[in-house]
Amino acid sequence: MLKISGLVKKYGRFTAVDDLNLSVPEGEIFGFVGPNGAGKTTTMKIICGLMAADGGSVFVEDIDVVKNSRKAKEVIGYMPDFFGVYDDLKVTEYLDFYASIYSMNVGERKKICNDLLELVDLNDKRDAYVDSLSRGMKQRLCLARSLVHNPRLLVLDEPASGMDPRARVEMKEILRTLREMGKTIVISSHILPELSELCTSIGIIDRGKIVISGTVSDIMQQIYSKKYIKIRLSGKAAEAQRMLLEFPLITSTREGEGFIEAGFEGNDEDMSMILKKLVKRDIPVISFAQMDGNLEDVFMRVTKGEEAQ
Ligand SMILES: Nc1ncnc2c1ncn2[C@@H]1O[C@H](COP(=O)(O)OP(=O)(O)OP(=O)(O)O)[C@@H](O)[C@H]1O
Repeated sequence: MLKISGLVKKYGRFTAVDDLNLSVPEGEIFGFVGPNGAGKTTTMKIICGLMAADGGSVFVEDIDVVKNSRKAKEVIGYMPDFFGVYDDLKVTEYLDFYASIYSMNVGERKKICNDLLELVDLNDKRDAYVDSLSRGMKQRLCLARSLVHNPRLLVLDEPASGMDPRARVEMKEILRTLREMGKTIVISSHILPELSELCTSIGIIDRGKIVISGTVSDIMQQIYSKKYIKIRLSGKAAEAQRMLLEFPLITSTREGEGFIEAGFEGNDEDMSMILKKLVKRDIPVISFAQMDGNLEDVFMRVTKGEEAQ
């Protein structure tokens, strides 16, 4: 559905998107995750034909977005990361205005607006002024706006930013419904847990490059092809680290707050032997377990960005 190859975007001498490659099959909810300033918005604007690239190609289905952005816009729905101000417009007027851009007749516009308000659960707010809506409602209205022309690919830039937990859950439910309706969705966030349970696949972007991508389990496997043991301790961390490194099966150690993480190349029996020896030497072990790993850990390992909440 979406194929990006060698994408480059520069702002002056600063390279915001740096030879980025990405492929999103039809029907996926693809999570585009990265710290602030990683290049998500820039990439999304280029996908939607709203910004020119300095190199590379973007295809949506068989449409070359770089050469034919007009045609691409017919199949893409874009939700920006800001809403704007709409004084004196009611919810239905707002949606109708966007529908009118797509040269539909009054009857078609009315039907699509009703269907969309139903979908994003804003039926009871149809006569409210847009500026009086809560942030979560505005975001849902903005999502509805991106759907007026029934696009097959949805590109959503941080659709849940600034929402409270309930509003986030509601947004996720709507996105799942849209997937069931056959839409392919690309959604960005700098908050990983928000995406990991919703998305079918994920790409982590850092400094303009995709550092890792695939299904959540693929990513875990790539990162955790090496095993790690997490040892929580109530003291003697330095001694424990020294001791661990005496075992040839321990390949590395890293000290965190109240724990040590050790790279390990053995089996269950080896693990049990190491634990026994630690305890025998009076290392105060609270827990000792192979790490399951979660996406948050992966994110912290592969990005070096300024911020990763
Ligand atoms: N118009 C611009 N002029 C100059 N630099 C820009 C411009 N737009 C973005 N940048 C820079 O390009 C980099 C990527 O920005 P972008 O907005 O694409 O990142 P992002 O991943 O969406 O970040 P965030 O999560 O903070 O929205 C940042 O360093 C940003 O400061």
